[in-house]
Amino acid sequence: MIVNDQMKVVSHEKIAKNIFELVLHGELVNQIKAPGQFVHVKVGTGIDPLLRRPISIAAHNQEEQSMTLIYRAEGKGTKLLSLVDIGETVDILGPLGNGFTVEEGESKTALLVGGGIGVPPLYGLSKSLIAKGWEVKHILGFQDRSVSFYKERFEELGETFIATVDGSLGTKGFVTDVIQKEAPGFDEYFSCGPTPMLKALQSRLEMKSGFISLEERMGCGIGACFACVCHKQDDPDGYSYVKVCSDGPVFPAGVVQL
Ligand SMILES: Cc1cc2nc3c(=O)[nH]c(=O)nc-3n(C[C@H](O)[C@H](O)[C@H](O)COP(=O)(O)OP(=O)(O)OC[C@H]3O[C@@H](n4cnc5c(N)ncnc54)[C@H](O)[C@@H]3O)c2cc1C
Ligand code: FES
Repeated sequence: MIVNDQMKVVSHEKIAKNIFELVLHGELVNQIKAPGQFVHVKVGTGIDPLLRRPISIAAHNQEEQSMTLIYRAEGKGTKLLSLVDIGETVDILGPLGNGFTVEEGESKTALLVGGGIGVPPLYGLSKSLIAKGWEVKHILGFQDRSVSFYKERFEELGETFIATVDGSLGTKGFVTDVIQKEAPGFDEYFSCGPTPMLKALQSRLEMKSGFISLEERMGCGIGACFACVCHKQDDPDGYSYVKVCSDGPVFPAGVVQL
């Protein structure tokens, strides 16, 4: 069920350049069904900015009713969010969308590939996969070392490779360069990040089964406004589309035109 909760800020820390980790407490957490779901965050107190900001749930703890969001303070809304203090409340709508399906994975290996602000939902996903018996490997891509985060957290869960565009951390280049160089063995892949990264990954891993999570611009977040529509791969007449907010944001690889 989607709820609107005034969630209390438990902690709020800068963890890399312009990257913040926000831990919130509230009953909304009881409704979270799957890793990869997101919430719609109201930033500021008045009507400006009008639109909520979609942010993935990076992790949650149902017993403690807490959830972690990791976001980049970039534009007007996320910069406003970065000013929120411990003890204050944030207006959150969610959980929204369909997350990653996590099946039993005894003796199977998952490759999790994240780019930039697409990395956060993979942290909760990795934990859920491990709980279902999967071995996990991670490839995380960042612009450079200064904006990288959660390297050690992912390393605690499984083998972790980093790629940075300028080579200041890990392999110089993109996540696809790591795949080519390290050739990690795996059964299925799970990915979230910018569209060009997802496109390159999908084409390189064409023969593998996988899931991708899209970060399309959104309006309502609940399937009512059509702001987040994407065409399906198989779309002969131009009318076959999905709404990323309510049909996704997670889709099997190959379903959506990137
Ligand atoms: C399903 C989903 C999950 C996401 N998860 C995360 C996350 O975990 N961490 C994180 O840092 N970011 C995440 N994003 C991207 C995040 O929503 C945008 O970075 C953010 O909305 C930008 O807002 P702003 O106030 O900084 O920028 P502004 O320029 O002020 O935003 C103006 C408008 O454009 C939209 N917008 C701008 N950039 C994006 C973008 N890249 N994607 C979608 N909408 C955008 C804003 O929501 C807003 O409506 C996610 C996006 C989606 C769709
Ligand atoms: S954001 Fe309104 S339909 Fe998806």
